[in-house]
Amino acid sequence: MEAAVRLNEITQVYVTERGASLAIEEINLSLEPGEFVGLVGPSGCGKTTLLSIIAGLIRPTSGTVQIFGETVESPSGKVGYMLQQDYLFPWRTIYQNVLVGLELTGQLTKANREYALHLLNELGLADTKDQYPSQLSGGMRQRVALVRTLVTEPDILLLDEPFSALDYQTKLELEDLLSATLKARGKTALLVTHDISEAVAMSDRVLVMGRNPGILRKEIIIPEPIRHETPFKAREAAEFHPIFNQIWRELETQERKSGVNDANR
Ligand SMILES: Nc1ncnc2c1ncn2[C@@H]1O[C@H](COP(=O)(O)OP(=O)(O)OP(=O)(O)O)[C@@H](O)[C@H]1O
Repeated sequence: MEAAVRLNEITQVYVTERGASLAIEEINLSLEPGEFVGLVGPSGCGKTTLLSIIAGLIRPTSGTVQIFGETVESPSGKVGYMLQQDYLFPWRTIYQNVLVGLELTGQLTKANREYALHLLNELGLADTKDQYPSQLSGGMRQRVALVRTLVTEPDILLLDEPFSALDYQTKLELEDLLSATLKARGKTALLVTHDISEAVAMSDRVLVMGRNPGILRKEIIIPEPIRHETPFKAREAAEFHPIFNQIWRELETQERKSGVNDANR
């Protein structure tokens, strides 16, 4: 089967007035269609850089990205991006906000408008369609952002800490909703998060990055009993805490190592 995403030897060097810095080095990675992969790592290890490269927003210094076998040269319609901030337009209604991506790409058809209404309904937002973002809670606004991302029917979702600004209860609710919505549609997802329990509860495998330079250090396969549960229920599985602790220890080791690297710079 063709990989949904394939990264070949991706290296990113940022050049600033302070000189060149190696943000990520020789990352190789494949995401299979329908897979949900978590990405964790210390602050500044290059997680957002990696997502931006997959999205085609940054051309890597070297290496290639392929989406379903096609080399990425610019942003691809097959990839949707969801961020911590919802970036809804305050002067547009919820319905008008979810149509933005379709408008920008010239895909505003009757069928697509109907699909937008269907998604708003499915995600419990039907009553809000004529309201404005300021009238909605943070959790509802993030649901709107999810609809806006899904309505363009991307095969791959890049999720950059989408729930980190929400209160804990809302975050748990949205984890379940996102997981069920993506699974039902067979989407491929790469989730960046600082919350280890979120990564374990939502993912099929978790990748741990190291810093200075950013590399993939470790891959942890999430055991079946966790994967078969919803993210909320997964936290009750006997296997959950050992995996959580393994990732925690791995991150602790990365922090120690990068501390040494920082001191040597
Ligand atoms: N546009 C840029 N120009 C120069 N340096 C950059 C740029 N973007 C990121 N960097 C640097 O590249 C490194 C990786 O940054 P990046 O934002 O990808 O890390 P991150 O793992 O997503 O961090 P965090 O977890 O804090 O969000 C950091 O050292 C950052 O300062």
